[in-house]
Amino acid sequence: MSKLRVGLLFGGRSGEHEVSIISARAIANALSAEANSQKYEIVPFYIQKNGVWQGGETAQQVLKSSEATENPAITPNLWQFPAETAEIDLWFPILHGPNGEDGTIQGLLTLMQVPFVGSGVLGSAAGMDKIAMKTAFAQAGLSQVKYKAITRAQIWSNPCIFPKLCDEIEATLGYPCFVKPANLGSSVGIAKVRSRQELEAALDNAATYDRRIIVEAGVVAREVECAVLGNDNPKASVIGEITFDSDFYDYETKYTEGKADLLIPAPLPETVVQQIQEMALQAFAAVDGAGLARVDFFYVEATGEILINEINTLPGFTSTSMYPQLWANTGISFTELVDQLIQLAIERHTNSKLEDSVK
Ligand SMILES: Nc1ncnc2c1ncn2[C@@H]1O[C@H](COP(=O)(O)OP(=O)(O)OP(=O)(O)O)[C@@H](O)[C@H]1O
Ligand SMILES: C[C@@H](N)C(=O)O
Ligand SMILES: [Mg+2]
Ligand SMILES: [Mg+2]
Repeated sequence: MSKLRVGLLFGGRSGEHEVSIISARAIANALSAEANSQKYEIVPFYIQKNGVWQGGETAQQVLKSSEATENPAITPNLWQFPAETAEIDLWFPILHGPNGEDGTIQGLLTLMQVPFVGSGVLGSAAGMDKIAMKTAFAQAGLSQVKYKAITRAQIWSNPCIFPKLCDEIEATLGYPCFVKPANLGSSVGIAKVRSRQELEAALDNAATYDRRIIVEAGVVAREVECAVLGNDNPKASVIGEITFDSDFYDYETKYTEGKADLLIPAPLPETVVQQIQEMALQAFAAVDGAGLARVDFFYVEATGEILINEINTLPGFTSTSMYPQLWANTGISFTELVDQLIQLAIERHTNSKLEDSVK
């Protein structure tokens, strides 16, 4: 039986470029495990920070070495796909953040008519943009913190409205609040602010990352996460909790071994576990997720409130990331998990062909 050629897409034009490389290495290892290596051949594609795709030896090297090597910039009009892209049977995009987790790559792969792992255009776009995702969550009746959506133009283009905007944030959300680029992950560009001066600086900084910015009321709560796996009948994993000493779960805390502890399963009453699992599945459906997602929550123990924070449609697969560990603790090993993700991609693609033929 010939092996399925799996195009592993990683790197990407995103502030989460380095995280993607580490996630891709873990996926490549799982695909190389004995049970999978009989079925799948890995064909890596590294997307440089400037957006240029590299296949062949360069991609292999980035995947193997600990350094992300940048080839010299190629002028956009000379930009082309490596020839091996034409021979891919199935794509495994393990790209985090904009230009990878947000529906852009998913649109390209949909047009190529080749199956791919994860959500489609809508699920990826709605799951990436924190403003769009919160609108979908509200519509689904999921509780969340108070927030305000802002555009870069409100911060940069009109100095007269900026003080009023800050007044409004102070009056409606108060301090501490969290300023975030709407389309990013791994806490890149996020600031916890406690004063007017910090608020102004954080808004200015977030606007360097994204046109769309969100400010959220800060909540004091336990942080818990749930993994989702499946297409139209997805299942939810056990719940994991993250504890740390830092001010919040920032980039350094997330990716430095020993800075955060992951408690799996989280020590929670069974009723709370069930509510979180139910909410995770509702969130997945609300954005039209497919394949996989990790849903992040705040649990306010004193009141019993469960607030949804966000969904990640291409969650991290690094050694400190929750998604694979949640499934391992639910009974699905990493090796099995990547196999199931590929099978789900094939199932979704087959169903979409069915829809095309009905039309
Ligand atoms: N409203 C809030 N109240 C309290 N803490 C918050 C709030 N929003 C974010 N945080 C803190 O910031 C962290 C990162 O927030 P969030 O999950 O929204 O960012 P992200 O960049 O999408 O992260 P990732 O995709 O890596 O999970 C949270 O895990 C939490 O520690
Ligand atoms: C990769 C990072 N955005 C995560 O959610 O794990
Ligand atoms: Mg996120
Ligand atoms: Mg998060």
